[in-house]
Amino acid sequence: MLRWLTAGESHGQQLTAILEGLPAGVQVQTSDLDVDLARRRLGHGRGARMSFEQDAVTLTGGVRHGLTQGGPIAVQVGNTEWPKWTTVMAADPVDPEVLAGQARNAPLTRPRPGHADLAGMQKYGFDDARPVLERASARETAARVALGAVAKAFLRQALGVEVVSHVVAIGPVTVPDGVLPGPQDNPRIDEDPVRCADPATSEAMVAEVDDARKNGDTLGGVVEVVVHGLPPGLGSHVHWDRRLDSRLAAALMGVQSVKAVEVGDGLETARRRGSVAHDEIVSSEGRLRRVTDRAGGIEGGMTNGEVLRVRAAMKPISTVPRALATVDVATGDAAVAINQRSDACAVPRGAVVMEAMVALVLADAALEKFGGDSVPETRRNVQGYLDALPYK
Ligand SMILES: Cc1cc2nc3c(=O)[nH]c(=O)nc-3n(C[C@H](O)[C@H](O)[C@H](O)COP(=O)(O)O)c2cc1C
Ligand SMILES: C=C(O[C@@H]1CC(C(=O)O)=C[C@@H](OP(=O)(O)O)[C@H]1O)C(=O)O
Repeated sequence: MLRWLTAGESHGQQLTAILEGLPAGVQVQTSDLDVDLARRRLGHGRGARMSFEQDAVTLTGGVRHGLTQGGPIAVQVGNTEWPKWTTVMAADPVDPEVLAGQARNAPLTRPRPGHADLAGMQKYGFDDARPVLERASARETAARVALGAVAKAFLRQALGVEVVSHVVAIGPVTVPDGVLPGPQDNPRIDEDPVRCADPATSEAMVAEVDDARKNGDTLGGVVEVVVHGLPPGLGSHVHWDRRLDSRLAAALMGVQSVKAVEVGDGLETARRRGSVAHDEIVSSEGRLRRVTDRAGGIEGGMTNGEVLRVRAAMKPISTVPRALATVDVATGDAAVAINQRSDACAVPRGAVVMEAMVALVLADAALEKFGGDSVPETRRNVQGYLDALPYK
């Protein structure tokens, strides 16, 4: 079983992440984590912080000389914003007089509709939204992306699996049906300002983001994660919490701002008749194949050996510059919501986070199926299983 945890606040000293259960012998080094962290910082619509903040990543456990050792993998992602926040975010008690002199410490009492502010203040009994937004913030996704890079390295080396992603909608602007990135397409997609695999749609998406920003507004959208090279049989039909689609949906819904998940053609499938909703099976060149991939590579909660496709819909950023109505909870008076610097559209960055979550879930499902304490052992187990498949 693969387990992972993250800790740390948006303006705290660092994020900390642990990944437990990976076999020994995965080749991974700091630069691999840096690549995905850099991808997560890019994308048209990002806020000011993403242009100046670097993610100072350090592998502090579980990796030696570029190879995992079988023990828990520990990662730190230092917040380069930290020097400005050392007093406000200090772990140990700070002299109240010193704190009172810190403008940054003024209580945030005008909760943003759509953010975690008000529900978090109510639940934890805070009179300030600061401790809520510090942990709700998607800064935390940097830690998940660092772990996701390790999971991707495992999937590539042990199973030959590649995880890629693309943005399929920003606001109302949507890519045409049928655009599907190949296993090596991430670098090409990364060159696009909105990580869209369709250049014509990309231009319209950029214009949509610019227009929203100009009007003091924000946008959401949809990303699709596409996984190539999966064997059939990851996940299981036998129990709800072993279904791979259920596990992927939970992982993606666990990303800040995700409000819906679709597997394959998802909602569209519900509008079709059965005769045109499924993927017919043919025998071609001695292999069983589906002629289409409407199911997105999952049937009965298991991979079916086709390309896996899963979509996540992100709501628009709730820190809207043309601030929304709220109540100042300190006075009870009508007010406008907190509005600090913020992303205008985080969908291109979100795609990299979704890749990480999918990679972690798939690495877990692969280890459950194939086990192995070292990468060669997992590889042997995968090969033995494929060789013994009763129908190929
Ligand atoms: C990559 C990424 C970046 C985000 N950036 C911002 C941001 O700059 N400002 C903001 O208000 N929300 C941002 N969000 C969304 C909030 O974190 C999220 O709406 C909030 O935590 C409340 O959770 P919920 O939307 O799931 O209800 C971002 C989300 C992601 C995935
Ligand atoms: C810091 C990151 O994203 C942040 C996510 C976020 C939110 O509310 O989710 C709000 C913003 O933080 P700040 O108000 O400090 O600028 C984003 O910059 C990051 O992704 O690394």
